[in-house]
Amino acid sequence: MTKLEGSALQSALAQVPAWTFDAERHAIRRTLRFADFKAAFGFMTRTALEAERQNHHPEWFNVYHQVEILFSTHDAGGLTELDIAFARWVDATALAMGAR
Ligand SMILES: C[C@H](O)[C@H](O)[C@H]1CNC2=NC(N)=NC(=O)C2=N1
Repeated sequence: MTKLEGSALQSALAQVPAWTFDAERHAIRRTLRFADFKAAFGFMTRTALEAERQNHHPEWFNVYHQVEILFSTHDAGGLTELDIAFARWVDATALAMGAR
C-alpha cells in the first residue's frame, strides 16, 4: 500500500466528502453522532470486528453518543486506499445505524 499523493489523493478524498483531510497526520477524520451511547458503542463493536477482518484499524474517541474516527495507514506513513475503503464502509454502516 502506497501513500496517496497529488491528484490520486484529491480523487480519493472526493470519494469521502463527509470526511475532513488532516494534513498534519495525512489522515481523514469524521465525527458521528448516534441516538445514544448504546448505539454508538454498537457501531464501535461492529467496526472493531470489521477492522479485525480487514487487519486495518481506526484511531477513535468516544464520548456518550459521539464517535470521532481517524483513518490513516501507519505502515505507509499516511492515507492509502485502505483508509478510503474503510471510510466508505463506515459511512454506509453508520447511516444504517441511524447516525448523522
Ligand atoms: C501487523 C499488522 O498487519 C499491521 O500492524 C496492520 C494492523 N492494522 C493497521 N491499521 C492501520 N490503520 N494501519 C496500519 O498500517 C495497520 N497495520
